[in-house]
Amino acid sequence: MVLQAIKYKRGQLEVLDQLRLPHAEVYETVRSSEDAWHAIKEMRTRGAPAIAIVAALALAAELENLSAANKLSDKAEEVAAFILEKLSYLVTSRPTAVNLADAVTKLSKVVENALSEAGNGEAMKDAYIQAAEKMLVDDVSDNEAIGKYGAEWILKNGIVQGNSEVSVLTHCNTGSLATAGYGTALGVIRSLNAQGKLRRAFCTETRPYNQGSRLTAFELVHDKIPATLITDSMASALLYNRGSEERIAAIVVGADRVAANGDTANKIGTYALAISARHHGVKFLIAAPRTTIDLQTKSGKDIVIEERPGWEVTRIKGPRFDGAELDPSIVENVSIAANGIDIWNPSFDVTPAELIDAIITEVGVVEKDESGAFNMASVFEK
Ligand SMILES: CSC[C@H]1O[C@H](OP(=O)(O)O)[C@H](O)[C@@H]1O
Repeated sequence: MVLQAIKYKRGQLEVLDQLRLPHAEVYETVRSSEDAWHAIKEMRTRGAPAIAIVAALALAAELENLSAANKLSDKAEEVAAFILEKLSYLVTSRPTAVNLADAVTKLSKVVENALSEAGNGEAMKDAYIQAAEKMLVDDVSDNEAIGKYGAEWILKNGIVQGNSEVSVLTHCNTGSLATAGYGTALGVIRSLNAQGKLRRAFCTETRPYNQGSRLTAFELVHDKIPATLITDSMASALLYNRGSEERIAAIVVGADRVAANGDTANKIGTYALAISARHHGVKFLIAAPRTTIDLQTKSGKDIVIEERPGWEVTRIKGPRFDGAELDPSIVENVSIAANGIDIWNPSFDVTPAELIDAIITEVGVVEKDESGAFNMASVFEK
């Protein structure tokens, strides 16, 4: 069975509650833009592409259900105003991943363009829903292309080259639980595995939300991919050359926002991995669809980094164990830090382009030019 973070049919959206994974697979119905905003903010659904798609489809379901209840205005301009208001609300749920803002911009343009043609509210609703549903379909095909291009690049350029199997390290969760399906960096790992070229995938636990130990490990076990979980602090020891048999050919991670110069915001801990990769001579790759590339942001210093509540650092995630429901009043109060200590909890960091060897997109791999710079605009010229 294919893992799905998002289940959608016209008028109905469900998201897999990722705060309950890996111990419970619970889908919750998202009936409105407000439901979606809270699910995204509280990270019950997460992952740069997924939050954009959930936001878009939540509004699609809301519109469809208003129409079914005869509560949708019959005036195209009134439905357009409703849609634009909801989109401007949804985009405030999380700031760093550009995919959400990118989707809002594109969907807003669809609405504005439809104004001249849509004769009534129903036509405006349909124009929006078709555009939102297309994002769901496009994301999966984009990820499969990213997987193909990324696997090709690693086999050609990774430390262990040629027909040998390769081992790869990844960070956070960039799989089916972070996208509409297949995944970005985890899509590269899936592609290597499908070709019989993957010796082993290593994933970091990715403190403090533990996307790696709770979500990526869940996906790798589900797909029966040979994989090993490590703590974030073990990554450099893993890269230290333990012999060519086990060497990590490349680190491949996702992205939340790639600036015009290639500086990349991704899950906290990514920058440290890039520094270690450079020190150990291991290739460091970003895997992301073009919806993650933000040409309006010139460099990483302009990227807003989301800071999250301190209790996410001090509390244990995943309070439910196999089959047993722990008493939340017990688990919620379990802390792994001294009471009274101040906490800093940035959800992302920025990896400078100089530490990135290549950026894998659905239209190909971006490498540096002879001046050592990434030309990210090139991916939109294909
Ligand atoms: C393909 S997911 C991209 C990106 O999103 C994740 O962030 P979060 O789990 O906070 O939504 C992580 O940074 C992934 O690399």
